[in-house]
Amino acid sequence: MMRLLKRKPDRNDFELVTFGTDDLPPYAILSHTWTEGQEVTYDELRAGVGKGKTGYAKIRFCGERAAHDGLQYFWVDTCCINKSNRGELREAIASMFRWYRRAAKCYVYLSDVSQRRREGSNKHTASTQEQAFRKSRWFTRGWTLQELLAPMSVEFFSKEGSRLGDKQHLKQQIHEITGLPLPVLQGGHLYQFSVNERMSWTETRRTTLEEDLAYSLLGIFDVNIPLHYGEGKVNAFARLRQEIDKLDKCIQDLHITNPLSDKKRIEGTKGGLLEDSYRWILDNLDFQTWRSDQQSRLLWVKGDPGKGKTMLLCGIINELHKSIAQTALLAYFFCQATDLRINSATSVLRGLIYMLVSQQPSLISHIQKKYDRAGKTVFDDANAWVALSEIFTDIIQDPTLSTTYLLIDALDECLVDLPKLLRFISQQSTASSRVKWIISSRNWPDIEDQLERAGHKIKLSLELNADSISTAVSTYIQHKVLELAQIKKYSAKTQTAVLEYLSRNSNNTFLWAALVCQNLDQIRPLDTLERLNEFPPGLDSLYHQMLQQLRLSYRADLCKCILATMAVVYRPVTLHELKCLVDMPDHIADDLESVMEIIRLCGSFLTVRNGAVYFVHQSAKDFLLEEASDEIFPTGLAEVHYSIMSRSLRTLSLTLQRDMYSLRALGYPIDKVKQPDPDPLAKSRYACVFWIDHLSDWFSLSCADPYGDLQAGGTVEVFIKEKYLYWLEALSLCKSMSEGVVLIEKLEALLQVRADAPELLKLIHDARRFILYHKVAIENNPLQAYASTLMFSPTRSLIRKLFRHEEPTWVTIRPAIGDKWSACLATLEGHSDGVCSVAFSHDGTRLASASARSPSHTTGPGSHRRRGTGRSRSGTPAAARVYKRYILAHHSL
Ligand SMILES: Nc1ncnc2c1ncn2[C@@H]1O[C@H](COP(=O)(O)OP(=O)(O)OP(=O)(O)O)[C@@H](O)[C@H]1O
Repeated sequence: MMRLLKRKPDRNDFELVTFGTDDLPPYAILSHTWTEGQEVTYDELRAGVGKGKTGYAKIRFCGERAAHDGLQYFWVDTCCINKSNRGELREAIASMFRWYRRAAKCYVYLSDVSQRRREGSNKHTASTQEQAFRKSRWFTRGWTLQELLAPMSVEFFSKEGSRLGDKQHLKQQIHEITGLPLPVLQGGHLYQFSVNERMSWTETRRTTLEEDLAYSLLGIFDVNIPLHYGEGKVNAFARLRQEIDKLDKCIQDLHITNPLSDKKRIEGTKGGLLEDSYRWILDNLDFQTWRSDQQSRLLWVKGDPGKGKTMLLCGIINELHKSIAQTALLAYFFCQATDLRINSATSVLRGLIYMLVSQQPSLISHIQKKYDRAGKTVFDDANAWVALSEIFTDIIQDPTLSTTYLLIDALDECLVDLPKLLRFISQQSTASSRVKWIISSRNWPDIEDQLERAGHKIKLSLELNADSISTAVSTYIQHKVLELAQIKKYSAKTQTAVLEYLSRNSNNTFLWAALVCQNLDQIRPLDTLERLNEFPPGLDSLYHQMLQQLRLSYRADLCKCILATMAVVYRPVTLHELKCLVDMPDHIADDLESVMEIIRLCGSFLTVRNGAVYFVHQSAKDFLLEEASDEIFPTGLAEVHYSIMSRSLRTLSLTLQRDMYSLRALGYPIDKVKQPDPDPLAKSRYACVFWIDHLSDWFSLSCADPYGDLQAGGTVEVFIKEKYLYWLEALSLCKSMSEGVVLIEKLEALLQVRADAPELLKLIHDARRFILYHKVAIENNPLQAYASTLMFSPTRSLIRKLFRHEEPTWVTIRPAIGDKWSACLATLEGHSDGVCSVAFSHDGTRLASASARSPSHTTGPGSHRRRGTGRSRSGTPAAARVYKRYILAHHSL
């Protein structure tokens, strides 16, 4: 609810009109400092009294100014809030920032800056007026900080109502007066400034009530705390800080990737974004309809590989960013098949929610209930999709959400649960008229079928916009050729020939042109003309040619080995990791520059950015896996998985040891751990998290274990026996304990099916019980892997016996622990009320439990939540949850 002022028809009086948040008309808002006893209150305005107060002149000024700007309504804090109603006052303080943000105009009335005196006397020059402006009390008050920052349009007026300028034009003076950074005065998003920086903005400001200094920051941090006047400034700031820290922790846990950084990285790896090659979209009719028509909610950009979809979306993001400033929210996500972190439906939702919450932290309220109960697992356990889609749906329905733009690039690269995601987008894109979507993908019939169901959508096919794309590609080629000509010092003849060749053969495909330019960069100018024809039209033909070049290299075998490894790893690897995964001569592996050199020899298939190796494009990887697989994987894909697995184990065996980060204290918390430089785990991070996945893929692709790795005395047994606890510590340092649980389960399942090694199976089974039981302790304090875990494990635990030498010797009285693991494998949490019903599914793989009250989240591993599938005894709907493949009691030990 917001109460606005409106001039009565006789123009000398005002009336108050109440509006709901959703139907607010455009309005102006006043910012000023209060004068004791001179402000017009809510009751006075309603009674039509107080017209002789100076505060009334301010109301009149604001009304006239609003009318001058074509605004019928305006808001003044003195009389639009009924302060005698404490509930309303609380609500108003919580909404104040948003009200200023939504105002079409904010008028700052400076009662201590006068113009009249200057006009009446020659002594008052412009500089004295500027001095008065600089000294104005308005800049020293606490609440006026948000009144300066929240609105888009802030105009300053003198006591007489003369306009002095606006925030944009006066930014340099305001910066000097307040110390506020220029970017924030130019509309930069508040979340881009650190907590401490934002806190420092109030250092020179004052409020009448000391607690208000903290409360006036609620909007700046977009958090809410109950107002306790009388608690004192220190307590108010402490509570504010606590709330901010809580919010920060939740956002940190939500973080899986920062799409903002992904965008910068993608633009960088693709050679920088060229504005002239995407601006055609701004004149495109489909795009314009999507932007302007309220009913058009979903724009689907589709096109073949390398047609420029990703870069186009980067450009659209930039343009939206410029035009919406802070009036709307903008969240995006770039799916990348080559990176496990960002190729699933849950990571897309996580990334979008992360961006939305970072921009409007109050949206965290939709996460908080689930998060408070289950912590980080809410975002990454087996129920993550259910939880995240519920959170997302709630966010989209939030009444405080302004216009929101959501962009998802490369849906075809979402490898996990794409159908779920498409269904979700189809539903959600019709759910709110305030939310607009852009998605992009290749021309895949499956995606087309799924999106058919979405209403209010527009398809934008790059192939059907051939003219625009052709011009955009031409511009791109001209730019690239000019760049090449300057670097390589081409003659005019060569430059023209290159330009002509690229223009004739690109077939409107950016990527083809980009790759040829990259290759030309490696060729001497002298040879360029003769060798131009080596680059055939068509992407696949070009890749064949690049492979042909690579065959001629002295290091062809090593290059192929690197390409094979890169094609099967589950995420891009760093140079440090790569040299441990690939068998290369020591003199190369020991020198990062040499490794880079070898990567350069891999044609233009790979690129290196910030120390990590990437495929230049998904189509390059597809080519190696499909067209060139016989050559790149001569002994089959399985062998590459095997090689990565065995090299990973070798690296881990050499690098893992107790206390790799020199934490010393057994209780050292993971939140305080800082990665040392150099990082002892730099080369083994990938190996740590993925060796079992490669082992598993090796087995699923081949039918035997010819090397005996999974047999008694094989590499796996040796590793577990010698390094298990160090591996757990490393998993904790890599923040991957949850993955560790899944990995060890995977290993046990593999052994049950594929190996004939009962003793090894017992060991792995024990290792699984160990990690399940102690996961939380090790996850929070890495060195607990050697303390509580060992002491609180059963005396006959195989892991405990193997690592007895690591137990703390100073504990003289040890807890009495049984000799076997207890029947309780793990505790499933989540119900908020007593569980009244439990049932196994017929095939014994699922367990359903129900309670009378709705659970907010399930934490059990492999659990899956469904709503309303049961009834409580009283006949009212019960909350039920289903635990998948979960065994509660275990009797084999
Ligand atoms: N506006 C642009 N500015 C600079 N480079 C561009 C631009 N558009 C395309 N390119 C170049 O073309 C290449 C291919 O573009 P992009 O990756 O956007 O294609 P895509 O359609 O997303 O491909 P795919 O769907 O196969 O992933 C980029 O790597 C880049 O080198």
